[in-house]
Order: sequence, then structure tokens, then C-alpha cells
Amino acid sequence: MTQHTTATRGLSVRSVSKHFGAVDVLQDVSLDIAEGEFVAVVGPSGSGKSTLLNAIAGFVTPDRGELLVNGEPVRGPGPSRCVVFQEYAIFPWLTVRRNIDFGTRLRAWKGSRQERARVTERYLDMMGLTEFADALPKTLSGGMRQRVAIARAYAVDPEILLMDEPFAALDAQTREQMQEALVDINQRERRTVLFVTHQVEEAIFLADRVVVMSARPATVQEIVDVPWGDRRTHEIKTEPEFVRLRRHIETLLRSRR
Ligand SMILES: Nc1ncnc2c1ncn2[C@@H]1O[C@H](COP(=O)(O)OP(=O)(O)OP(=O)(O)O)[C@@H](O)[C@H]1O
Repeated sequence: MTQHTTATRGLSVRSVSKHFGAVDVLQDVSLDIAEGEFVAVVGPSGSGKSTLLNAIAGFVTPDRGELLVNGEPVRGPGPSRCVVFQEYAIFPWLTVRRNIDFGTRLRAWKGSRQERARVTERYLDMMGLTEFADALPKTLSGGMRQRVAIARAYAVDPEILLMDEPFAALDAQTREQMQEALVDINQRERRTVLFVTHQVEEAIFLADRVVVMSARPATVQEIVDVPWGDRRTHEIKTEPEFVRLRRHIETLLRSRR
């Protein structure tokens, strides 16, 4: 278990609590994510993972506690945070290229039209979308649509990227391909990422640290360091240390159901 001190740049969640009616969902949740760090959150179903992500996004206001992005309090949704959802939240009436171009328009640094176009082409290429650039989302598979959503989120260049089960609707093989695509883009364009997932294996594969939440009301049970750095290929999933971490986290999740 690792205790991290307050991050000045990055995300700081300080003693956040939230209830909906009679249901206590989050209880005194504290977590710091340093700039450029990829953190996954796992926890039992209904424990409050999405509520935590929505509070960071500014969609949900905590009852107590504080959320800081680069030291600035979160007071509602804003361009410093960008969310990728499970459903394909891209514009169905825009082509793939124009969806990503929409992201580049939201950047703090906008640049000229030509510069923006270059950025858009770079993200199309990085997510393997160049040949689909003029297609409409409805003609694409679920995996390809999530590639568009991720490319657009990176194109926005927010301070924090929030991903809420982005691969949950995909079949197992597509999911593995998407995990690789995400590892690839994030190694090239390192961002601060909070990634909510049900899959312990996915969490360990993607993240620098895995936050294990308890059952509701959710608190942070343990934060597990993941040792692979940038060495993320699917082969690591069979390494003894990977298997050990997976078992450890699964045991934690079972213990507080
Ligand atoms: N806006 C809301 N109003 C009332 N209750 C809510 C609201 N949002 C979430 N809840 C309740 O809060 C609890 C936690 O929900 P949340 O979606 O955060 O959990 P989760 O861990 O993300 O769940 P899952 O793993 O199943 O996606 C649930 O009991 C849910 O019904």
C-alpha cells in the first residue's frame, strides 16, 4: 500500500463524501493523481466508482470534501476535464475527421486552421482511423467508434482524462485491441488519466496504480502500485507478478462485498 502526498499539478480528491437520498455512496474518499499518471479505479458493482468520476468531471457536487485540478477547485464541468463514456459519445452527424477536429477546437492552445488540421490527422493516424476519416460513426464497429471517442478526447488535450468503463460494451478481442491502442496513444502523448473499470486484469494492464474501492459507502481500500512502466504487452498478463497482483486485488474486492 502506498500513501501519496498532495499533488500540486494533477488531481487531488480530498475527503470527498456524497449521498443520494438515504444512500451513502462515497465516504471520505481521498486520492492524489500526479500529472501524467494513469490510475485505474476498481470496486464492487454499485460502489460509487462512476459517482467519483462524475464528481471529478463536475457533474455531481460532493456533500463534503474538495476536488482540485492543478490546485484549482472543481466547481462544475469545464475544459480541464474530458470524459470518455461507455456509450459512444461522438456526434453521429459528423464524420470521423470532423469529430476529432471538434476536439482540437476545444484545446486551450488552438493554433491556426492548418495546425489544427495537422493535429487532427495525427490523432486519426495514432488511433488507426485514417482510412475511415470520411466515414460517419454509424458505419463503424463499436471498437472503431470508441477509437474516435478516445482520439477526440486526446485531441482536446485536457488536464485530466476521465474514462468510465469505455470498453465494457466491446467483445473480448476488440477490448484487448482497444487496451493496446490506449497504451500506445498514452505512451506517445502522456496524459493524466483516471480509468474506471470492472475488470481487474484491464486495470493492472493499463495503469501505474490501481485504486481498490470498498463496497458502498465507498472508501479507498488500498492503492496498488503496478511495476511494468511502459512495458505493456499482453504477455505480461501471464507473468507471476501480474497473476499475484490480480489475485490480491480480487481477494480485496471479495472481502468487502
Ligand atoms: N444521480 C443519482 N441519483 C440517485 N442515486 C444515484 C445517482 N447516481 C448514482 N446513484 C446511486 O449511487 C450508487 C453508486 O452508483 P455508481 O454508478 O457510482 O456505482 P458504480 O460503482 O459505478 O457501479 P457499476 O460498477 O455498477 O457501474 C448506486 O446505488 C446508484 O444507484
